[in-house]
Amino acid sequence: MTVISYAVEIEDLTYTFPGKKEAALKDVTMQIPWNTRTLVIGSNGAGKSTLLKLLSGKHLCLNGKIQVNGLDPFSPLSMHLPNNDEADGDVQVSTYLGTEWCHMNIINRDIGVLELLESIGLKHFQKRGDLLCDILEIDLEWRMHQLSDGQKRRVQLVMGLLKPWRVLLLDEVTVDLDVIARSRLLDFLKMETETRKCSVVYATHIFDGLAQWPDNIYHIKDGRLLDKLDYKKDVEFTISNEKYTNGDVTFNKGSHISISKVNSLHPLALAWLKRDNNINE
Ligand SMILES: Nc1ncnc2c1ncn2[C@@H]1O[C@H](COP(=O)(O)OP(=O)(O)OP(=O)(O)O)[C@@H](O)[C@H]1O
Repeated sequence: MTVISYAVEIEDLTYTFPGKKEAALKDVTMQIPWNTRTLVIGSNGAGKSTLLKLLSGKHLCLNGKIQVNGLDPFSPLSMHLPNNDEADGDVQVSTYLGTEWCHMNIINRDIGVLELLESIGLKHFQKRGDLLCDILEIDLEWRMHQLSDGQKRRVQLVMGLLKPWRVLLLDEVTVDLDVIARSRLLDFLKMETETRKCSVVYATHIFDGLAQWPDNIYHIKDGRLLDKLDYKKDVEFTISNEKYTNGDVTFNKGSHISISKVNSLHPLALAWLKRDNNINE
């Protein structure tokens, strides 16, 4: 059996959209190990979505090498992994959940949540489906057209995460979630990467609740990778003192970074909403 060393391997990737002069990604090289969570950080237009879409096979890479689970994401082979030695059963190579996916038509139709989930294989992944519905507090009797945006997004996330994947490519799809749902989703993804062979790559602009989450952070600007941090080794949170105000960042020698403790409202919002929802955990 071939051993696939990395969840994702990219070498010298340059990608230019048809009709564009400037490349959206330039000389990108990265290796993402198994059982890790990677954050991709960068401003609007930096190239995060392009990177995730290339990894999911939505765009064809012509310059450079991309492998996801040891396969070219554009190859038909990478659509589905056979159920052979896998302890976790039916697994797909990658799942991409991004902006276009958020706008799927079905979520606004007059259809029951149970019917919708059964139509995409709930019975086949019943245990996983039950866990996801529990985590995201889905009522199977809900009807899609009567739900709030956040409730619709939660159902969508159950749909998107129902089938296990080797690599999850998450392109900020948590904006509509309340802090409890987002925190539980992040915990679920952490648990997944700790308990089976998989990795998560997450591009986001929302940093609340992420202090204990990533293993690696990639910083991307104008299509180039500027920084790569081994989060546990390179980043520390320090107590504020007179010299630093909350949230100050100090770039030390090498790639070591100190961040003075941040006064985030996230824990308070989480506590309030837990109280609102009678959750004692
Ligand atoms: N379909 C497309 N056709 C042509 N150019 C595109 C296309 N999609 C993105 N681009 C360009 O590629 C560059 C990178 O865009 P990308 O969507 O990857 O950025 P991003 O980092 O995900 O930004 P955001 O934080 O706003 O989502 C931008 O300059 C953008 O204008």
